[in-house]
Amino acid sequence: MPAPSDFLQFVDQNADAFIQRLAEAVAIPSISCEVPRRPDVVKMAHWLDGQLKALGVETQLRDLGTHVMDGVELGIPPAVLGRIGNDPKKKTVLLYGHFDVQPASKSDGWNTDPFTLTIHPTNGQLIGRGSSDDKGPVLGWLNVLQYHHQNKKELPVNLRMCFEGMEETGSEGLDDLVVKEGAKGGWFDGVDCVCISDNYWLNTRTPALTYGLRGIAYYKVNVSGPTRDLHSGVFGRMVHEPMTDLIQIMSKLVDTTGQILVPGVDDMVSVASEEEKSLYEQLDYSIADVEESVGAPITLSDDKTTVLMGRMRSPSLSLHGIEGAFYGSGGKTVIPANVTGKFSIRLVPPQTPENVNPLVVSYIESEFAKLKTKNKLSVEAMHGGRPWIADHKHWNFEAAKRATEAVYGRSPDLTREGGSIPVTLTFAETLGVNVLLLPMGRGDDGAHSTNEKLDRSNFIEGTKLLGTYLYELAQ
Ligand SMILES: C[C@H](N)C(=O)N[C@@H](Cc1c[nH]cn1)C(=O)O
Ligand SMILES: [Zn+2]
Ligand SMILES: [Zn+2]
Repeated sequence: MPAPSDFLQFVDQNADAFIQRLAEAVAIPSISCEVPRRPDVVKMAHWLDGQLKALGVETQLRDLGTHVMDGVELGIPPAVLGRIGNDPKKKTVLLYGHFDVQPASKSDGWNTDPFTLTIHPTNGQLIGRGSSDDKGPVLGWLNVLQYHHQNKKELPVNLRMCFEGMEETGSEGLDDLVVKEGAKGGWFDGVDCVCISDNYWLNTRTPALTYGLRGIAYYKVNVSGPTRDLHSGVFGRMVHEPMTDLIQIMSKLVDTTGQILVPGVDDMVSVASEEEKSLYEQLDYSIADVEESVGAPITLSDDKTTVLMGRMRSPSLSLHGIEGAFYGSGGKTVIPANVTGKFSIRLVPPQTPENVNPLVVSYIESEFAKLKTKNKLSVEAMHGGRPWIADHKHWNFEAAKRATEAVYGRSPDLTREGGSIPVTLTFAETLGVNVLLLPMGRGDDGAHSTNEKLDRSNFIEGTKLLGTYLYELAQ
């Protein structure tokens, strides 16, 4: 069923108001991985709940208990559940998104305040933390709801919603909620398919449907020795230095070609067949696209297929940072007493945090033993999530393909995403239904990076795409 033409007009006519609502959402710094920002994530849950209620959605805030972060016990922000429509003749679609964001501060290199949505004066880009990941897409659904509510139009499908505030910090507590609400009589009982808009096109021009995600296993490696920081002139070459030991360990995790050095991790993954390789060859992507997104000619290979396979079907290990290390300007001559290295591995089938964690922990312990240092080591597996792959020939994907052709006038790329959305596999397995990822933003949006943006056209045409997809599902 095509979307009503006045829906498309409504979206164009209300574009400025939609952007204003996005500015309100971006202004709440709902950073889930920073202890002092936790009240803002809760504030964001209430803001979203209020918006949904005002658009005629029945909602509930669900308590997800507590967890420990940085040694502090914190309340997990409530999940926002929504429900509208209960017509047995219609399909029931579950929408998922997240209202928490990654950290951001002007000092990281942002050109503007990350929590003030700034409209670029020439290209109209909507710049702000969460504009693309994932407040823009979540608000895309609100825009669709607003058309139906304001014009007293019935939705073409029944909707169930699940919005969380912990996606960027391992989706704590959400799996249990999905299992509980997926049972008979629960909030998600009767769901026919799931749609998640929380990733990005491959490039800056071709819309995409995504049928795979990498999983993640996140680690902390702590090395400690002296009881306090030391003067390097007084103690240098007298004691084992924790930072020296940690750097040795971190340098043995991955090489400069991207190969993971933890024995057994890369070997778990099968070699791609020629048929599979041809899927990547066909995608509208080039080395120039990567260079444009990252702003430098630094790809690991000059071959497009190799680079794409690195992101879509291979595991990767990235070093993220060292807590406790001196990082300020100037030349402080300190020997840090206690340092914690952080890294993560993106996982692909058949890897899971459960089968990779023991390999990582025992390798680090054995490499540390070889250093013959008197410092102390501890390795901690933090949050994790399993990889996911869906059937992209399913009617859910077919509906999204038709919607993309209707809105963008072209067929979408079929992609696997290199990032992770831990709850995706839980939805697929617990509810036993197909899950579709329908991205709104572009490959150069800078999610998790400085100057994150969402192009105005992606927000507006993306809203049309989400609405049109619901009508195509009703066919
Ligand atoms: C793809 C999604 N928008 C996303 O950014 N997911 C995060 C999830 C995560 C895991 N640990 C911290 N955040 C990601 O892939 O990094
Ligand atoms: Zn993210
Ligand atoms: Zn996201």
